[in-house]
Amino acid sequence: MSPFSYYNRPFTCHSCLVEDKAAQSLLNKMIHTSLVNTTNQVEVLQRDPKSPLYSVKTFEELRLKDELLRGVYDMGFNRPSKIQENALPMMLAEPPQNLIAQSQSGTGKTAAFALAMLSHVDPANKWTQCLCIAPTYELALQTGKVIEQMGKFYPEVKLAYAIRGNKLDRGTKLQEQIVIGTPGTVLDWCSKLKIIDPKKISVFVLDEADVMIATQGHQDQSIRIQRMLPNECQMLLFSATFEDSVWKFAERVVPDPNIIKLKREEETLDTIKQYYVLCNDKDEKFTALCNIYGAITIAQAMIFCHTRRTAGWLSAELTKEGHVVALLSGEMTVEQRATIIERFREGKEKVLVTTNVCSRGIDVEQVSVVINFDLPIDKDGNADNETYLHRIGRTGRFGKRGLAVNMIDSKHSMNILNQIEEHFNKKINKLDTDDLDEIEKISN
Ligand SMILES: Nc1ncnc2c1ncn2[C@@H]1O[C@H](COP(=O)(O)OP(=O)(O)OP(=O)(O)O)[C@@H](O)[C@H]1O
Repeated sequence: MSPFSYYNRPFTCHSCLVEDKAAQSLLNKMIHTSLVNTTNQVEVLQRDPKSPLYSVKTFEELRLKDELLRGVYDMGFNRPSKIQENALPMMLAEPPQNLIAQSQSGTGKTAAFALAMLSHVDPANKWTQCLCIAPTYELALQTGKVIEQMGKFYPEVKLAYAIRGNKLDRGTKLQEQIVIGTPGTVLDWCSKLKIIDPKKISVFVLDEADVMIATQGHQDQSIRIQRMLPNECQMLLFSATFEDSVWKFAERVVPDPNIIKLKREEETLDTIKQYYVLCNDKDEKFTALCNIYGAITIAQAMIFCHTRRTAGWLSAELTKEGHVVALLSGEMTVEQRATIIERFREGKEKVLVTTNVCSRGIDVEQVSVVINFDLPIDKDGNADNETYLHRIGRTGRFGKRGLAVNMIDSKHSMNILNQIEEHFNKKINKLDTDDLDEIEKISN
């Protein structure tokens, strides 16, 4: 069965997509084939503020087993990521310490806890010692792959997947030292089926806590699993975001935690030149777009439309004009979307046409030109300022130059533009796209 079978279901409903945090998370995992660097500092809160704070700059300092160090280097890791610098010494400390860690997707959390679990295992003991739970079947498989890859030179350590479809008889004694799975199946294996003895678990990892709590029932199941574990078991919890609800949940699962947070960099509009173009309808918007393309050299652009239909129409029109266009569309599977984003990031396509729903949560930071073919609006039809900022804003690191062009085709969209100007207290200038000289100027 394809590991992505669940997500091979086409997305048909708008709100399902918006809600589907797990899909977004999986998409991010598939896209992040290398570390996401952040310049923000890590914030560390120690349970015992008097104990020295260790951080490492090399993997050697961690005194890992040779088999694991080889695994780490074989994955192409030269040095610990920002979050790993602090999290790894804490996770590998003796006596074990509990940890709650939050940082955005792609910063090295999975690799960190995979290494911690592999380090703690005693391969001579043929029973489950480390337990990791993830919100979905696909996310569990994805994390399992990292553990397998990192443990490549340590074949004595075995991994089992506690996921639907993996049926074991009641009373079977599992010999695999590491188990990764979804809360329901893990709970069954620990309690009803007695396949795992929870009292023998020494490391418990709860991954993607923010996604976990979005799923009905997972919160209770996770807590029930945690209650079965011995007090001295090391508890580790990871999350990409940290709303109040995640925090409350984390505190219930991880007693006496150390806390590591890596803030996401704030986006700003400071280095972006913003313009608007007045049009009568979507055909005129298309002409304006072509005029812009005719006048300035655009390395890569992202174009946002309100509906899937407009996005489809626009990408077809642009293709007719000879542009190499990628379309990110709502009916695509997560796998297809990841492939398209990956190709665009590699520069294989120069224009990406998308709806907001499709591209939510995805950063394609190298894009210097953003066209709002339709302005972002919320469900009540008001300006969606947050989405506007996310589409065109830049973090400090990518703060070079940016250009954003907003297409206005009605009183309503002019109104939205005014709301955006007011919200950010930034004037958006009018651009006459019939005047080639004027367009050329904006690219200087
Ligand atoms: N120390 C490192 N050096 C180089 N690459 C790394 C390092 N740690 C992790 N990576 C790579 O960076 C990418 C992101 O890492 P990882 O999946 O661990 O991040 P994450 O924070 O768990 O993100 P997500 O929540 O999306 O899974 C992966 O491709 C991983 O192989």
